[in-house]
Amino acid sequence: MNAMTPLPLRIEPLTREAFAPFGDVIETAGATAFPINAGTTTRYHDLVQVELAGEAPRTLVNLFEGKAWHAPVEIRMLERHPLGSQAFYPVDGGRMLIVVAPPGELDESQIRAFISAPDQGVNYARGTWHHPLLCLQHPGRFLVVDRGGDGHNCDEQMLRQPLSALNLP
Ligand SMILES: NC(=O)N[C@@H](O)C(=O)O
Ligand code: NI
Repeated sequence: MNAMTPLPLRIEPLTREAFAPFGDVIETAGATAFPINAGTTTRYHDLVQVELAGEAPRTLVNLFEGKAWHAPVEIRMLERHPLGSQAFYPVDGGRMLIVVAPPGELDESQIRAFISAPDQGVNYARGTWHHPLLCLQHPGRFLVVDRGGDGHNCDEQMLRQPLSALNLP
């Protein structure tokens, strides 16, 4: 267990531009959209880059039901999926605290945190370091699309310097 005193985590609002180094934001704003089904439906098209690599990869569609996290939230580890992307979208308007770092060797100085709006989800690009689901209200139910198949697809790493979100916006 890391005994160092956690440093405060600066939390930013989630935007496509700010999140670009880590993956995609799933939202209707700014999306390619067009009417389908004789105009009875709008299609928000091709929102994320799904990445599937390694042996016998397949797409998994899952539902996660998370317990709510409350401040102060301590971040002591991150994980990554080297063989595929992972997308989370709230099916009940639940917000997420999203803590990420760029793919590659974990550089703790590059860790960033975002808070999602009720109508936003994220898709972590393959290899993006992230904290496992941090949902901020209960129930926290999310549609999750990620990679199944053979091989090891989850690396976890403890932080040398833990972080803490003392308050959640
Ligand atoms: N373990 C699992 O399926 N979920 C994590 O990868 C996560 O990011 O929540
Ligand atoms: Ni994950």
